[in-house]
Order: sequence, then C-alpha cells, then structure tokens
Amino acid sequence: MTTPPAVRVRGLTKTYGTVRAVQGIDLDVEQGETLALLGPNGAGKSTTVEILEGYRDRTAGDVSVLGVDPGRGGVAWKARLGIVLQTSSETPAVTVREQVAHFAALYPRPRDVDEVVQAVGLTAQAGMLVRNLSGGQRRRVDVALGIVGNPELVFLDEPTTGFDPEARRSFWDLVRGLKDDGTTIVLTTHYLDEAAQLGDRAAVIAQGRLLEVDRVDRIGGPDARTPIVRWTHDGRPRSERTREPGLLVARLVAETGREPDDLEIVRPSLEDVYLDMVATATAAAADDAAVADDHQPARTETAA
Ligand SMILES: Nc1ncnc2c1ncn2[C@@H]1O[C@H](COP(=O)(O)OP(=O)(O)OP(=O)(O)O)[C@@H](O)[C@H]1O
Repeated sequence: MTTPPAVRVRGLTKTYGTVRAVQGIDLDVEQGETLALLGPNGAGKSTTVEILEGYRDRTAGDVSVLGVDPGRGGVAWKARLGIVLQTSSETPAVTVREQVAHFAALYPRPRDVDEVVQAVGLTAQAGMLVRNLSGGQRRRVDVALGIVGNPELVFLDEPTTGFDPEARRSFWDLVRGLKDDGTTIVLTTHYLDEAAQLGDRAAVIAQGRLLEVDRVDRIGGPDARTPIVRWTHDGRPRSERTREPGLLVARLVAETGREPDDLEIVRPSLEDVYLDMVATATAAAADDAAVADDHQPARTETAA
C-alpha cells in the first residue's frame, strides 16, 4: 500500500478581485520530504501556502493537508502543523525559554523545551528577554515556536532572512534534523542555495502557475546542468556548453599550445537554472499579454 501524500493540491485557484494570484496548481508533497517552493515576488507562493495552512480561502480546486481540507481543519489538525511565518512574531517581555515553554503548553505532544532552544542555537540566550535579542536571534525564536509542537508538517516561510552565514548553516542542520525525524517540510525561500541544500524537490511557481516540480538536481531538464567552459581568446570572451569540458579544454590547449586565458568551467547552479526558467516564463507571459491586447476591439474615439 502506498502512503498518501502529506499535501495534495489539484486545480488550486485563487483570485483577489481581478488579480489571478494562483491559476490552477497541481502539487503533491510526499510524507517526509522537503519541498522547496520557489518563485519571484508576487508569484503566488504565500497565497498557496496560506491556503494549505488554513489561513486563506481558495477560489477553486481540491486541497488536502494531512488528509484534511484546510478550509475545515479544526484545532486537532492545526496542532499537527508547524508554521513559521514571514513576519516576525511579537516580542513580549518574557525570556526565550518562557516563550517557548508557553507555546509548548498549547500542544498535546510538545517537544522538550530545552532541546528546542538548543536546536535553534539559543541556549546561551535562553534567559534573555526576547525583546532584547537581535533580529536574527528573534527569527530563531520564531522557528523554535514553529517546531515546539512536534509537528508532522512544517511550513517555513523565508526562515533564514536576516541570519548571518553561520546562523544559516546551523539552521540548515536544524532542518536536516527535523527531516531525519520524518517531518514533512514545505520551505519557501528566495535563497536558491538554501533550496539546493535542503530540498528533496523544488517547485517553481511564476505568475500563479507551476512551471516545474522535480528533484533539485534535475529541475530545468537534462540539459540545464550541462557545464559551461569560459575563456578569453584575442581579448574576446568565449563560452561553450559541453558535456565533455575536459576534452574541450584539451583541444584549446592543443590548438594554441598554451593555457587558455581566464579559463573557468562552471556547472549551472539551481539559481542559474531557476533564473532561466523564470525569465522564459515572464517573456512568454508578456507575449501572451501583447497578443491578447492585439485582439482587443479597436477603441473608437468619441468626438468631444
Ligand atoms: N490580500 C490580497 N489582496 C489582493 N491581492 C493580493 C493579496 N495578497 C496577495 N495579492 C496578490 O496576489 C499575487 C500573489 O501574491 P503572493 O503574496 O502569494 O506572492 P509571493 O509569491 O508569496 O510573493 P513574495 O515572494 O513577494 O512573498 C500578487 O500579485 C499580490 O499582489
């Protein structure tokens, strides 16, 4: 018997007045997987995630999260979710430990408070007032509050914004730990390196449509990761995509009898592939809009 997905979305649509924010998305998130949700500003990511979290109504489509329609999810269902929102939580006059303990008490099966404080790297600050923490430290408190309920499914919305590089690395370890415990994770991020590090699969959304969902190392199709050899010849930059970069370099050396100038071999990163996909989708949408404009009936000017 196959396990049902943690999240199942079919034909999801959301309109705000005339804005078509989400235009028919189909997506599954398997149990225990980490799905990175990527897309430019205004793509429809937050709208989609908020519908999954039960915070926003949908216009059309079928959605099931942990087997429940989020539009009808009760308290017991919500307790199975962990949510780390984009905006930082309030900063009351309580210590880090007190705030995490306060949230833990709201859940039926919470994690150990000190373990959670340690997991987000705040043991040294456990006795400090939350309001006296730095921005990045407060963000870690947000993450602690999102996971202290021992959720089956965690939504992380831009979780490392404002983190220093070291904090970012330790946060990645924390997410890997959650994953090792079997937690399903939906991670929305603009940091493509973060998506590549943590995501099993990535879903790319643009203009409310799902462009592609695939393993992070496969997204963009088989040719997207073909290496690029760059060098300079007679002062002019040259580049060539090839699956055999070593052979190309050997040929260049044989032809000129010397090391090619400014030689580099790069394999396109998830970020390069993503930027290409979004640029193509944006250009296609602009073309569609231009065609639609051409088909508008000509406006007749009325004489004043
Ligand atoms: N409450 C709202 N009322 C009207 N329009 C909205 C509302 N919320 C979002 N939108 C519009 O819906 C579209 C999708 O927005 P959404 O916030 O889902 O995008 P996003 O991918 O999360 O963007 P970002 O990366 O900037 O957070 C945008 O055009 C946005 O302006």
